Amino acid sequence: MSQNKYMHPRNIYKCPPDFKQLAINFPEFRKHTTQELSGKVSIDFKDPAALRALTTTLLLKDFHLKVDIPLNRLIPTLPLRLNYVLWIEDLILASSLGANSEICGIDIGTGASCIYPLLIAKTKGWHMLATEIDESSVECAKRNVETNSLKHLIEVKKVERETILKEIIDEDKTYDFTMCNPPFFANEQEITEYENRTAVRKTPSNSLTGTVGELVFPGGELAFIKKMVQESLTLRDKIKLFTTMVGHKSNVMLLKKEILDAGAHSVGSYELCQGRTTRWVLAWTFYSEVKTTVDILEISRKSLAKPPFKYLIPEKEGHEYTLESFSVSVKKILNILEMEYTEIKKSKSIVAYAVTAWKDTWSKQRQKRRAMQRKKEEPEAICNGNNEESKASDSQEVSKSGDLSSVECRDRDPCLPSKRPRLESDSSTSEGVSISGNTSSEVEKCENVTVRPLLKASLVIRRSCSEIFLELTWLDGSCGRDTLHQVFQYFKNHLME
Ligand SMILES: C[S@@+](CC[C@H](N)C(=O)[O-])C[C@H]1O[C@@H](n2cnc3c(N)ncnc32)[C@H](O)[C@@H]1O
Repeated sequence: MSQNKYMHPRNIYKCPPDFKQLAINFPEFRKHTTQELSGKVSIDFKDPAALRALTTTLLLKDFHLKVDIPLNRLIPTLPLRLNYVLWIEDLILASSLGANSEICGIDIGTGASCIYPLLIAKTKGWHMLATEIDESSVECAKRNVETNSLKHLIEVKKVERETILKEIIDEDKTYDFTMCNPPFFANEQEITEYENRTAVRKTPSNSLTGTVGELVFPGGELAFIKKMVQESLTLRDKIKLFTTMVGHKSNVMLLKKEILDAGAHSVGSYELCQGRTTRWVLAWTFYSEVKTTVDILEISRKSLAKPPFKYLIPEKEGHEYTLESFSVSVKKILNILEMEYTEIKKSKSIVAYAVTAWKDTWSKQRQKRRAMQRKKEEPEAICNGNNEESKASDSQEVSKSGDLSSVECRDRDPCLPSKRPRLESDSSTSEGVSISGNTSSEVEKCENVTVRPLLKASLVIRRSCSEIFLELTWLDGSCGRDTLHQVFQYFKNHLME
Protein backbone atom coordinates (compact mmCIF):
# COMPACT_ATOMS: atom_id res chain seq x y z
CA MET A 1 0.00 0.00 0.00
CA SER A 2 1.32 3.45 -0.87
CA GLN A 3 2.23 5.51 2.16
CA ASN A 4 2.37 8.80 0.28
CA LYS A 5 -0.33 10.30 2.48
CA TYR A 6 2.11 10.04 5.39
CA MET A 7 4.86 11.87 3.53
CA HIS A 8 6.23 15.07 4.99
CA PRO A 9 3.56 17.74 4.45
CA ARG A 10 5.91 19.94 2.39
CA ASN A 11 7.14 17.09 0.19
CA ILE A 12 6.21 18.01 -3.38
CA TYR A 13 5.98 14.30 -4.26
CA LYS A 14 3.07 13.74 -1.88
CA CYS A 15 1.16 14.03 -5.11
CA PRO A 16 3.02 11.61 -7.44
CA PRO A 17 4.55 13.01 -10.64
CA ASP A 18 2.48 12.81 -13.80
CA PHE A 19 4.44 10.29 -15.92
CA LYS A 20 2.45 11.10 -19.06
CA GLN A 21 3.35 14.78 -18.85
CA LEU A 22 6.96 13.95 -17.99
CA ALA A 23 7.15 11.71 -21.07
CA ILE A 24 5.74 14.47 -23.26
CA ASN A 25 8.16 17.10 -21.95
CA PHE A 26 11.34 15.03 -21.48
CA PRO A 27 12.40 12.78 -24.39
CA GLU A 28 15.14 11.17 -22.26
CA PHE A 29 12.47 10.00 -19.81
CA ARG A 30 10.06 9.04 -22.61
CA LYS A 31 12.55 6.40 -23.84
CA HIS A 32 11.93 4.39 -20.66
CA THR A 33 8.15 4.54 -20.60
CA THR A 34 5.44 2.24 -21.86
CA GLN A 35 1.84 3.14 -22.46
CA GLU A 36 -1.00 0.75 -21.65
CA LEU A 37 -4.17 0.52 -23.74
CA SER A 38 -5.91 2.56 -21.07
CA GLY A 39 -3.43 5.37 -21.81
CA LYS A 40 -1.63 4.98 -18.48
CA VAL A 41 2.10 5.70 -18.80
CA SER A 42 4.48 3.71 -16.58
CA ILE A 43 8.13 2.71 -16.19
CA ASP A 44 9.81 -0.50 -15.08
CA PHE A 45 11.01 0.27 -11.55
CA LYS A 46 13.23 -2.82 -11.67
CA ASP A 47 15.22 -1.29 -14.54
CA PRO A 48 18.04 0.91 -13.14
CA ALA A 49 18.16 2.96 -16.37
CA ALA A 50 14.46 3.82 -16.01
CA LEU A 51 14.90 4.62 -12.32
CA ARG A 52 17.81 6.88 -13.17
CA ALA A 53 15.83 8.62 -15.92
CA LEU A 54 13.01 9.31 -13.44
CA THR A 55 15.33 10.76 -10.79
CA THR A 56 17.38 12.92 -13.18
CA THR A 57 14.24 14.18 -14.93
CA LEU A 58 12.59 15.18 -11.65
CA LEU A 59 15.79 16.83 -10.44
CA LEU A 60 15.87 18.87 -13.62
CA LYS A 61 12.17 19.72 -13.70
CA ASP A 62 11.61 20.44 -10.01
CA PHE A 63 14.99 21.69 -8.82
CA HIS A 64 16.78 22.86 -11.98
CA LEU A 65 19.58 20.45 -11.13
CA LYS A 66 21.45 18.63 -13.88
CA VAL A 67 22.77 15.48 -12.23
CA ASP A 68 24.82 12.65 -13.64
CA ILE A 69 24.32 9.28 -11.91
CA PRO A 70 26.41 6.31 -13.13
CA LEU A 71 24.31 3.20 -13.66
CA ASN A 72 26.72 1.14 -11.57
CA ARG A 73 26.22 3.33 -8.47
CA LEU A 74 23.31 3.86 -6.09
CA ILE A 75 20.43 5.66 -7.80
CA PRO A 76 18.67 7.85 -5.26
CA THR A 77 14.89 8.10 -5.15
CA LEU A 78 13.71 11.64 -4.55
CA PRO A 79 10.62 11.37 -2.28
CA LEU A 80 12.69 9.66 0.46
CA ARG A 81 15.63 12.08 0.13
CA LEU A 82 13.31 15.07 0.26
CA ASN A 83 11.50 13.72 3.33
CA TYR A 84 14.83 13.54 5.18
CA VAL A 85 15.90 17.05 4.08
CA LEU A 86 12.56 18.60 5.13
CA TRP A 87 12.71 16.96 8.57
CA ILE A 88 16.23 18.38 9.09
CA GLU A 89 14.96 21.77 7.99
CA ASP A 90 12.16 21.54 10.59
CA LEU A 91 14.67 20.75 13.36
CA ILE A 92 16.96 23.59 12.25
CA LEU A 93 14.05 26.05 12.25
CA ALA A 94 12.69 24.83 15.58
CA SER A 95 16.15 25.15 17.14
CA SER A 96 16.74 28.60 15.57
CA LEU A 97 20.07 27.37 14.22
CA GLY A 98 21.67 29.67 11.70
CA ALA A 99 19.82 32.72 13.01
CA ASN A 100 23.01 34.76 13.12
CA SER A 101 25.26 32.91 10.72
CA GLU A 102 25.22 30.73 7.63
CA ILE A 103 24.03 27.17 8.11
CA CYS A 104 26.71 24.52 7.55
CA GLY A 105 26.02 20.80 7.36
CA ILE A 106 27.91 17.56 6.68
CA ASP A 107 26.65 14.70 4.51
CA ILE A 108 28.48 11.48 5.39
CA GLY A 109 28.70 9.17 2.36
CA THR A 110 27.32 11.46 -0.30
CA GLY A 111 27.47 8.92 -3.15
CA ALA A 112 28.15 9.64 -6.82
CA SER A 113 24.99 11.75 -7.17
CA CYS A 114 25.83 14.05 -4.22
CA ILE A 115 22.06 14.17 -3.87
CA TYR A 116 21.63 15.64 -0.38
CA PRO A 117 24.15 18.50 -0.69
CA LEU A 118 22.80 19.43 -4.14
CA LEU A 119 19.19 19.55 -2.92
CA ILE A 120 20.11 21.45 0.23
CA ALA A 121 22.44 23.97 -1.41
CA LYS A 122 20.02 24.61 -4.25
CA THR A 123 16.84 24.96 -2.21
CA LYS A 124 18.15 26.39 1.08
CA GLY A 125 21.47 28.03 0.18
CA TRP A 126 23.20 26.21 3.08
CA HIS A 127 26.87 25.19 3.02
CA MET A 128 27.60 21.47 2.84
CA LEU A 129 30.67 19.32 3.36
CA ALA A 130 30.16 16.01 1.53
CA THR A 131 32.35 12.99 2.34
CA GLU A 132 32.77 9.77 0.38
CA ILE A 133 35.16 6.79 0.39
CA ASP A 134 34.63 5.65 -3.18
CA GLU A 135 37.12 7.33 -5.54
CA SER A 136 34.95 7.25 -8.63
CA SER A 137 31.87 8.47 -6.70
CA VAL A 138 33.94 11.36 -5.36
CA GLU A 139 34.90 12.38 -8.90
CA CYS A 140 31.30 12.14 -10.09
CA ALA A 141 30.00 14.07 -7.07
CA LYS A 142 32.53 16.85 -7.73
CA ARG A 143 31.45 17.03 -11.38
CA ASN A 144 27.79 17.31 -10.33
CA VAL A 145 28.62 20.18 -7.98
CA GLU A 146 30.56 21.95 -10.73
CA THR A 147 27.91 21.40 -13.42
CA ASN A 148 25.36 23.09 -11.19
CA SER A 149 27.66 26.00 -10.23
CA LEU A 150 27.44 25.16 -6.54
CA LYS A 151 31.14 25.01 -5.71
CA HIS A 152 30.77 28.04 -3.45
CA LEU A 153 28.37 26.04 -1.23
CA ILE A 154 29.50 22.40 -1.50
CA GLU A 155 32.88 20.82 -0.78
CA VAL A 156 33.33 17.14 -1.67
CA LYS A 157 36.03 15.34 0.32
CA LYS A 158 37.50 11.86 -0.26
CA VAL A 159 37.91 10.05 3.07
CA GLU A 160 39.14 6.65 4.28
CA ARG A 161 36.72 3.86 5.23
CA GLU A 162 37.71 4.05 8.91
CA THR A 163 36.72 7.72 9.01
CA ILE A 164 33.22 8.83 9.76
CA LEU A 165 33.46 12.29 11.29
CA LYS A 166 36.48 12.73 13.55
CA GLU A 167 39.19 13.23 10.97
CA ILE A 168 37.22 15.56 8.69
CA ILE A 169 36.41 18.34 11.14
CA ASP A 170 38.81 21.28 11.03
CA GLU A 171 40.02 22.57 14.40
CA ASP A 172 38.47 26.00 13.97
CA LYS A 173 35.17 24.99 12.34
CA THR A 174 31.77 24.22 13.79
CA TYR A 175 28.75 22.74 12.04
CA ASP A 176 25.02 22.96 12.55
CA PHE A 177 24.13 19.40 11.57
CA THR A 178 25.26 16.10 10.09
CA MET A 179 23.25 13.72 7.97
CA CYS A 180 23.93 10.24 6.66
CA ASN A 181 22.36 7.45 4.65
CA PRO A 182 24.66 4.69 5.97
CA PRO A 183 25.55 1.40 4.28
CA PHE A 184 22.70 -0.86 5.46
CA PHE A 185 24.01 -4.36 5.01
CA ALA A 186 26.58 -6.33 7.01
CA ASN A 187 27.62 -8.55 4.08
CA GLU A 188 26.72 -9.57 0.51
CA GLN A 189 24.57 -12.45 1.79
CA GLU A 190 22.20 -9.91 3.40
CA ILE A 191 21.87 -8.08 0.09
CA THR A 192 20.87 -11.30 -1.70
CA GLU A 193 18.36 -12.13 1.02
CA TYR A 194 16.87 -8.63 0.78
CA GLU A 195 16.49 -8.88 -2.98
CA ASN A 196 14.85 -12.30 -2.83
CA ARG A 197 12.54 -11.80 0.13
CA THR A 198 9.09 -13.11 -0.71
CA ALA A 199 7.59 -15.17 2.06
CA VAL A 200 6.85 -12.70 4.83
CA ARG A 201 7.30 -9.34 3.10
CA LYS A 202 6.73 -8.23 -0.45
CA THR A 203 9.64 -7.91 -2.85
CA PRO A 204 10.72 -4.25 -2.96
CA SER A 205 9.13 -2.46 -5.92
CA ASN A 206 12.36 -0.65 -6.88
CA SER A 207 15.44 -2.50 -8.03
CA LEU A 208 18.25 -2.39 -5.49
CA THR A 209 21.00 -0.25 -6.99
CA GLY A 210 24.51 0.40 -5.72
CA THR A 211 27.79 -1.50 -5.38
CA VAL A 212 28.72 -3.79 -2.51
CA GLY A 213 31.15 -1.10 -1.34
CA GLU A 214 28.32 1.43 -1.12
CA LEU A 215 25.85 -0.84 0.64
CA VAL A 216 27.98 -2.98 2.95
CA PHE A 217 29.78 -2.16 6.20
CA PRO A 218 31.05 -4.88 8.57
CA GLY A 219 28.35 -5.15 11.23
CA GLY A 220 25.84 -3.32 8.99
CA GLU A 221 24.18 0.00 9.73
CA LEU A 222 24.07 -0.76 13.45
CA ALA A 223 27.88 -0.90 13.67
CA PHE A 224 28.26 2.15 11.41
CA ILE A 225 25.87 4.31 13.44
CA LYS A 226 27.29 3.11 16.77
CA LYS A 227 30.71 4.28 15.56
CA MET A 228 29.15 7.62 14.59
CA VAL A 229 27.62 7.93 18.07
CA GLN A 230 30.99 7.27 19.71
CA GLU A 231 32.63 9.92 17.51
CA SER A 232 29.86 12.40 18.28
CA LEU A 233 30.95 12.31 21.95
CA THR A 234 34.28 13.90 21.09
CA LEU A 235 32.66 16.33 18.60
CA ARG A 236 29.83 17.43 20.89
CA ASP A 237 31.08 21.06 20.92
CA LYS A 238 31.69 21.21 17.17
CA ILE A 239 28.34 19.93 15.85
CA LYS A 240 24.95 21.04 17.13
CA LEU A 241 22.75 18.30 15.72
CA PHE A 242 23.69 14.76 14.63
CA THR A 243 21.26 12.86 12.40
CA THR A 244 21.24 9.60 10.49
CA MET A 245 18.87 7.46 8.50
CA VAL A 246 18.11 3.95 9.81
CA GLY A 247 16.97 1.14 7.50
CA HIS A 248 15.83 -1.45 10.00
CA LYS A 249 13.07 -0.57 12.44
CA SER A 250 14.51 -2.91 15.07
CA ASN A 251 17.65 -0.78 15.21
CA VAL A 252 15.80 2.43 16.11
CA MET A 253 15.12 1.60 19.76
CA LEU A 254 18.54 -0.02 20.22
CA LEU A 255 20.28 3.09 18.92
CA LYS A 256 18.15 5.51 20.92
CA LYS A 257 19.16 3.73 24.10
CA GLU A 258 22.80 3.66 23.00
CA ILE A 259 22.73 7.43 22.33
CA LEU A 260 21.15 8.34 25.68
CA ASP A 261 23.51 6.00 27.53
CA ALA A 262 26.39 7.76 25.80
CA GLY A 263 25.29 11.01 27.46
CA ALA A 264 23.39 12.92 24.75
CA HIS A 265 21.05 15.62 26.01
CA SER A 266 18.18 14.34 23.85
CA VAL A 267 17.39 11.95 21.04
CA GLY A 268 14.43 11.89 18.68
CA SER A 269 13.22 9.82 15.75
CA TYR A 270 10.87 10.24 12.80
CA GLU A 271 9.38 7.82 10.29
CA LEU A 272 10.00 8.57 6.63
CA CYS A 273 7.07 7.17 4.63
CA GLN A 274 6.99 7.12 0.84
CA GLY A 275 5.64 4.68 -1.73
CA ARG A 276 6.04 1.17 -0.34
CA THR A 277 9.21 2.04 1.58
CA THR A 278 9.56 3.11 5.20
CA ARG A 279 12.81 4.37 6.69
CA TRP A 280 13.58 5.99 10.03
CA VAL A 281 15.75 8.92 11.00
CA LEU A 282 17.42 9.63 14.32
CA ALA A 283 18.56 12.99 15.69
CA TRP A 284 20.64 13.60 18.83
CA THR A 285 22.32 16.57 20.44
CA PHE A 286 24.40 17.59 23.44
CA TYR A 287 22.80 21.05 23.58
CA SER A 288 19.71 21.75 25.66
CA GLU A 289 18.40 24.40 23.22
CA VAL A 290 18.62 22.18 20.13
CA LYS A 291 15.49 20.22 19.24
CA THR A 292 15.52 16.56 18.22
CA THR A 293 11.77 16.25 17.87
CA VAL A 294 9.41 18.68 16.27
CA ASP A 295 5.71 19.10 15.56
CA ILE A 296 6.03 18.81 11.79
CA LEU A 297 2.40 19.59 11.08
CA GLU A 298 2.53 22.74 13.17
CA ILE A 299 5.77 23.96 11.54
CA SER A 300 4.47 23.20 8.07
CA ARG A 301 1.14 24.85 8.79
CA LYS A 302 2.95 27.99 9.88
CA SER A 303 5.37 28.09 7.00
CA LEU A 304 2.70 27.21 4.45
CA ALA A 305 0.38 29.81 5.90
CA LYS A 306 2.90 32.54 5.36
CA PRO A 307 5.07 31.82 2.33
CA PRO A 308 7.18 34.82 1.37
CA PHE A 309 6.32 37.03 -1.58
CA LYS A 310 9.21 36.26 -3.91
CA TYR A 311 10.51 38.36 -6.77
CA LEU A 312 13.25 37.27 -9.15
CA ILE A 313 15.14 40.43 -10.06
CA PRO A 314 15.09 40.61 -13.85
CA GLU A 315 18.40 40.81 -15.66
CA LYS A 316 19.25 44.10 -17.30
CA GLU A 317 21.66 44.13 -20.20
CA GLY A 318 25.04 45.59 -19.35
CA HIS A 319 24.32 45.48 -15.59
CA GLU A 320 26.04 43.13 -13.15
CA TYR A 321 23.90 43.11 -10.03
CA THR A 322 25.41 42.36 -6.66
CA LEU A 323 23.79 41.85 -3.25
CA GLU A 324 25.55 45.03 -2.19
CA SER A 325 24.08 47.18 -4.98
CA PHE A 326 20.61 45.75 -4.36
CA SER A 327 20.83 46.43 -0.64
CA VAL A 328 21.50 50.08 -1.48
CA SER A 329 18.42 50.26 -3.75
CA VAL A 330 16.27 48.42 -1.21
CA LYS A 331 17.34 50.73 1.63
CA LYS A 332 16.58 53.75 -0.54
CA ILE A 333 13.02 52.50 -1.01
CA LEU A 334 12.66 51.70 2.70
CA ASN A 335 13.68 55.28 3.46
CA ILE A 336 11.19 56.66 0.94
CA LEU A 337 8.48 54.51 2.55
CA GLU A 338 9.61 55.73 5.99
CA MET A 339 9.94 52.15 7.17
CA GLU A 340 12.25 51.27 10.02
CA TYR A 341 14.78 48.59 9.23
CA THR A 342 17.55 46.68 10.99
CA GLU A 343 20.06 44.45 9.25
CA ILE A 344 19.76 41.03 10.90
CA LYS A 345 21.92 38.88 8.67
CA LYS A 346 24.64 39.43 6.11
CA SER A 347 26.59 36.79 4.24
CA LYS A 348 27.86 36.15 0.73
CA SER A 349 24.46 34.85 -0.34
CA ILE A 350 21.97 36.67 1.90
CA VAL A 351 21.26 40.12 3.24
CA ALA A 352 18.25 40.21 5.57
CA TYR A 353 16.41 43.03 7.31
CA ALA A 354 13.69 43.20 9.91
CA VAL A 355 11.37 45.95 8.70
CA THR A 356 8.59 47.77 10.50
CA ALA A 357 6.00 50.16 9.10
CA TRP A 358 4.03 52.51 11.31
CA LYS A 359 2.03 54.15 8.56
CA ASP A 360 0.83 53.43 5.06
CA THR A 361 3.09 55.34 2.71
CA TRP A 362 2.84 53.07 -0.31
CA SER A 363 -0.79 52.67 -1.27
CA LYS A 364 -2.70 55.10 -3.45
CA GLN A 365 0.44 57.15 -4.02
CA ARG A 366 -0.98 58.79 -7.12
CA GLN A 367 -4.22 59.87 -5.40
CA LYS A 368 -2.20 61.19 -2.48
CA ARG A 369 0.01 63.27 -4.81
CA ARG A 370 -3.10 64.63 -6.58
CA ALA A 371 -4.76 65.48 -3.25
CA MET A 372 -1.63 67.33 -2.14
CA GLN A 373 -1.60 69.24 -5.40
CA ARG A 374 -5.29 70.14 -5.04
CA LYS A 375 -4.73 71.27 -1.46
CA LYS A 376 -1.96 73.60 -2.61
CA GLU A 377 -4.24 75.11 -5.27
CA GLU A 378 -7.25 75.64 -2.95
CA PRO A 379 -7.98 79.22 -1.67
CA GLU A 380 -6.68 79.83 1.86
CA ALA A 381 -10.14 80.58 3.34
CA ILE A 382 -11.56 77.20 2.38
CA CYS A 383 -8.42 75.56 3.57
CA ASN A 384 -8.71 77.28 6.95
CA GLY A 385 -12.32 76.26 7.20
CA ASN A 386 -11.44 72.65 6.60
CA ASN A 387 -8.80 72.83 9.24
CA GLU A 388 -11.31 74.13 11.77
CA GLU A 389 -13.63 71.28 10.89
CA SER A 390 -10.97 68.67 11.29
CA LYS A 391 -9.80 70.18 14.57
CA ALA A 392 -13.36 69.97 15.86
CA SER A 393 -13.71 66.32 14.96
CA ASP A 394 -10.33 65.56 16.50
CA SER A 395 -11.28 67.12 19.81
CA GLN A 396 -14.49 65.11 19.79
CA GLU A 397 -12.45 61.97 19.41
CA VAL A 398 -10.15 63.05 22.22
CA SER A 399 -12.95 63.59 24.63
CA LYS A 400 -14.59 60.25 23.69
CA SER A 401 -11.50 58.15 24.16
CA GLY A 402 -9.74 60.43 26.61
CA ASP A 403 -6.53 59.44 24.91
CA LEU A 404 -4.84 61.94 22.62
CA SER A 405 -2.19 59.51 21.49
CA SER A 406 -4.77 57.14 20.04
CA VAL A 407 -6.02 59.85 17.72
CA GLU A 408 -2.49 60.67 16.63
CA CYS A 409 -1.74 57.06 15.95
CA ARG A 410 -4.96 56.42 14.07
CA ASP A 411 -4.45 59.56 11.99
CA ARG A 412 -1.23 58.27 10.60
CA ASP A 413 -2.37 54.68 10.36
CA PRO A 414 -5.77 54.06 8.80
CA CYS A 415 -5.55 50.33 9.51
CA LEU A 416 -5.11 50.59 13.26
CA PRO A 417 -8.17 49.36 15.10
CA SER A 418 -9.84 51.89 17.37
CA LYS A 419 -8.78 49.90 20.43
CA ARG A 420 -5.10 49.14 20.08
CA PRO A 421 -4.27 45.50 20.78
CA ARG A 422 -1.26 44.51 22.78
CA LEU A 423 1.64 43.16 20.77
CA GLU A 424 2.27 39.64 21.88
CA SER A 425 5.88 38.68 22.37
CA ASP A 426 6.77 37.54 18.90
CA SER A 427 9.19 35.02 17.48
CA SER A 428 8.96 34.24 13.80
CA THR A 429 11.19 32.52 11.36
CA SER A 430 11.36 32.78 7.62
CA GLU A 431 13.54 30.60 5.40
CA GLY A 432 16.61 30.53 7.54
CA VAL A 433 16.26 34.09 8.78
CA SER A 434 14.85 34.38 12.23
CA ILE A 435 13.63 37.44 14.03
CA SER A 436 12.66 37.15 17.63
CA GLY A 437 11.74 39.51 20.41
CA ASN A 438 10.74 43.12 20.06
CA THR A 439 13.13 46.02 19.95
CA SER A 440 12.02 49.07 21.86
CA SER A 441 11.33 50.92 18.62
CA GLU A 442 8.95 48.20 17.47
CA VAL A 443 6.62 48.72 20.37
CA GLU A 444 5.49 52.27 20.81
CA LYS A 445 4.15 53.05 24.26
CA CYS A 446 1.49 55.73 24.41
CA GLU A 447 0.24 56.36 27.93
CA ASN A 448 0.41 52.76 29.13
CA VAL A 449 -1.07 51.43 25.89
CA THR A 450 1.14 49.26 23.71
CA VAL A 451 0.70 50.04 20.03
CA ARG A 452 1.15 47.38 17.41
CA PRO A 453 2.96 48.44 14.24
CA LEU A 454 1.03 48.47 11.01
CA LEU A 455 3.34 45.89 9.56
CA LYS A 456 6.33 43.86 10.61
CA ALA A 457 8.11 41.75 8.01
CA SER A 458 11.40 40.19 7.07
CA LEU A 459 12.99 41.36 3.86
CA VAL A 460 15.58 39.04 2.39
CA ILE A 461 17.78 39.63 -0.64
CA ARG A 462 19.03 36.21 -1.61
CA ARG A 463 21.55 35.12 -4.23
CA SER A 464 21.10 31.65 -5.70
CA CYS A 465 23.65 30.90 -8.44
CA SER A 466 23.54 33.97 -10.68
CA GLU A 467 19.97 34.90 -9.73
CA ILE A 468 18.96 37.43 -7.09
CA PHE A 469 15.62 37.23 -5.30
CA LEU A 470 13.77 39.64 -3.10
CA GLU A 471 11.64 37.89 -0.47
CA LEU A 472 9.15 39.55 1.86
CA THR A 473 7.59 37.54 4.67
CA TRP A 474 4.74 38.81 6.83
CA LEU A 475 5.49 38.44 10.52
CA ASP A 476 3.08 40.58 12.45
CA GLY A 477 1.15 43.84 12.46
CA SER A 478 -2.29 45.36 12.76
CA CYS A 479 -2.72 44.99 8.99
CA GLY A 480 -2.59 41.58 7.38
CA ARG A 481 -0.62 39.97 4.59
CA ASP A 482 -2.53 41.92 1.90
CA THR A 483 -0.80 45.05 3.12
CA LEU A 484 2.56 43.35 2.70
CA HIS A 485 1.55 42.47 -0.84
CA GLN A 486 1.04 46.18 -1.55
CA VAL A 487 4.54 46.87 -0.25
CA PHE A 488 5.85 44.00 -2.35
CA GLN A 489 4.19 45.50 -5.46
CA TYR A 490 5.72 48.85 -4.60
CA PHE A 491 9.18 47.24 -4.50
CA LYS A 492 8.56 45.47 -7.81
CA ASN A 493 7.52 48.71 -9.46
CA HIS A 494 10.29 50.89 -8.08
CA LEU A 495 13.30 48.63 -7.60
CA MET A 496 14.49 48.80 -11.18
CA GLU A 497 13.97 52.55 -11.60
C1 LIG B 1 23.76 4.00 1.13
S1 LIG B 1 24.95 4.94 0.28
C2 LIG B 1 24.25 6.57 0.31
C3 LIG B 1 24.60 7.44 -0.87
C4 LIG B 1 23.83 8.77 -0.92
N1 LIG B 1 24.03 9.54 0.26
C5 LIG B 1 22.35 8.53 -1.11
O1 LIG B 1 21.59 8.67 -0.17
O2 LIG B 1 21.96 8.19 -2.22
C6 LIG B 1 26.26 5.02 1.45
C7 LIG B 1 27.46 5.77 0.94
O3 LIG B 1 28.38 5.94 2.00
C8 LIG B 1 29.70 5.73 1.51
N2 LIG B 1 30.53 5.39 2.68
C9 LIG B 1 30.68 4.21 3.31
N3 LIG B 1 31.49 4.35 4.38
C10 LIG B 1 31.82 5.66 4.44
C11 LIG B 1 32.62 6.45 5.31
N4 LIG B 1 33.26 5.91 6.34
N5 LIG B 1 32.73 7.78 5.08
C12 LIG B 1 32.12 8.33 4.02
N6 LIG B 1 31.36 7.65 3.15
C13 LIG B 1 31.21 6.33 3.36
C14 LIG B 1 29.53 4.65 0.47
O4 LIG B 1 30.58 4.61 -0.48
C15 LIG B 1 28.21 5.06 -0.16
O5 LIG B 1 28.40 5.92 -1.24
